[in-house]
Formats: sequence, C-alpha cells, structure tokens
Amino acid sequence: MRFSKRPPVDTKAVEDASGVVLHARDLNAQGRQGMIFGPLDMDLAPRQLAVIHGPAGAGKSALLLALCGRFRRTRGTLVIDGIDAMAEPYRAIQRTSVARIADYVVPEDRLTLNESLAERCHLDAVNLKKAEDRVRQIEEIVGFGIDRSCEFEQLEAIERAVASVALAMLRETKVVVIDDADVMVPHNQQKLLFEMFSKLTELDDSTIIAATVDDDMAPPGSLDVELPAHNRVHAVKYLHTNEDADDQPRDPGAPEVTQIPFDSDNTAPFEIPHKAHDATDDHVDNNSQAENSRPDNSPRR
Ligand SMILES: Nc1ncnc2c1ncn2[C@@H]1O[C@H](COP(=O)(O)OP(=O)(O)OP(=O)(O)O)[C@@H](O)[C@H]1O
Repeated sequence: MRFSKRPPVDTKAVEDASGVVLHARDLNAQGRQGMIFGPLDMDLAPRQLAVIHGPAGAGKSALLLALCGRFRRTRGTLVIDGIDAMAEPYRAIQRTSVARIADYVVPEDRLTLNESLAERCHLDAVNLKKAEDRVRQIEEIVGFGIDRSCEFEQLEAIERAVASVALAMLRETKVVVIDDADVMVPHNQQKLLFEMFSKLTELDDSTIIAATVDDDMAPPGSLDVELPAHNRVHAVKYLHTNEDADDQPRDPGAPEVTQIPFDSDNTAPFEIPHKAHDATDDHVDNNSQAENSRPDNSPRR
C-alpha cells in the first residue's frame, strides 16, 4: 500500500468492516510482470482462520504481507480491526503480526526460545513481564509448554510452528500471518496444528491467516482462499455452491475464496506431549521489516 500519499479514509469500508477483524475488497497487487495477486474480497471474523493456497508463485506470500498491511504494492480496500489500512498503514500494522514469511521472517534456529522471546520483546517494544503473562496464557490455551532453554532448531516440529505464532502474539494482535504452515509439521500433525491456531485466536479475538502448500488444509469454519497461477480472479464463494456470495453464478475464471462451513463435531480436544516454557508482552512493530520499506526496484521482499 502507498505510504507516500495518504488516501482519504474510506468511511464506508470502515463501516462495512464492523464486526470483522479484516475486511478486504478488490484487494490486488501488480508488479512489473503483471498481477501478483487478486483482486479478491474477504471478510474475517474474530477467531476465524483463513488458509491461502495455490501453486508456487501464485502470490501467497505477497498476499500474506498485504493482509497484514506490509505490502506496498497493495491496492483496493483493506480494513484491519476498524482501521483503514490504506489510509493509515502504520496504525494498521500495529494490529498485525508476522509469524513467518518465506525465508525472510523466521525465528532464528540457533537462538533459544528464551533468546527469541527477548528479541521479539525488544523489537515489538513489549514489556518482559507482560510477555511472561502472555506466554502463560498461550501455554494454557494450547495445553502445553515448551522448554525455552532449547534452541529453536532443537524443538519438535509442532513446537516450532506453535512457537512461531506465539512469538508473533507477544503483543496484542488482531491478524497473524504464517507462511508454509502445513509443511512445518509432519502430515499427521497438520490437523492438530490448525486446531491450535484456531485456539490461539481466542487470545485477542484475532484471525490467523496461514499459507499452505496443500490445498486441503482449511479446517471447518475457516475461509479457504485459492490463488490461481497469476490469473485475475474475484469471488467470494460458499462451499458446495457454484455461486458468489450474492448468489450470482460464479465466473469460472475467478479465484476461489471459499467459506468452509463449521462442523461442530470437529472441536475435539487435542493432546500434545512436552512441557516447559514461560513468557513476556507489550508493543512496537517488530514486523516492519517486510515489503513496505523496500524500494520499488528492490528484489521481491
Ligand atoms: N515486492 C514485489 N514486487 C514485485 N513483484 C513481486 C513482489 N513480491 C512478489 N512478486 C511477484 O509475485 C510472484 C508471487 O510471489 P510469492 O512469493 O508471493 O508467491 P508464492 O505463492 O508465495 O510462491 P511460493 O509458494 O513459491 O513461495 C513472484 O513470482 C513475483 O513475480
């Protein structure tokens, strides 16, 4: 999104976004080679997950960055937690957080979790004591703790995935994005991981948006966003229908944005081994490194 000129606040968009944590209309980005993603529409309710998938190069990482207000090329309407992210990008960024984006934003393998936590507190201007409280809350929510004296690379895969999101949630955040989420854990733990993501949204009534390699990761109740290989698409479609949200027949060339219905049977408690962990919280923008600060001619991200 543009940072140089502040567009007028889209009061209608902000009004339309009431009750959702994220509201996007005609969201798109163009690069020199053409469309990077979109245009697409989406609304995410508090505690709702979204899963973005599509072939390599479809624009998943770019869309994740856009949805957390960090992709300068973004156009369209984006309201995050009631803030017009196009008009007030820096305010909007304060409500979002990046757990992982491609190889650019990732926890350091050789740092212990304690060290990563302290680093994140510093970057996010989070008070250590508050962060400790947050970690305790997060441990309660997911039902296990992690040995914080372990280096990140020594953790179990599922611990790494959950810790990545937990670090992004040390300060209050309404939108958390995580790239390549499914491949962070073995196949038989992917469902469990998404259950944990779902539970973690309870902390701040937030949304977690995950990009995945597989196309069948979206759990019930989540928004399933399929990005085609660089085609223009535009649709909000409900699963099992062939119509847009406004009941219009769907453009066959349109991108899929599919709402997965809730399945109340799918809320079984999970078990997780392991233990250990602690915590820390507060404020600043650790994630500001992303795309926004790059010149137009910089390599992508
Ligand atoms: N900052 C940028 N400026 C211009 N073009 C970009 C930028 N970021 C990404 N792109 C373009 O968008 C395309 C999609 O990139 P992106 O990394 O988002 O795809 P992806 O779906 O995450 O791919 P992969 O699964 O391989 O990670 C890239 O091939 C590139 O051409």
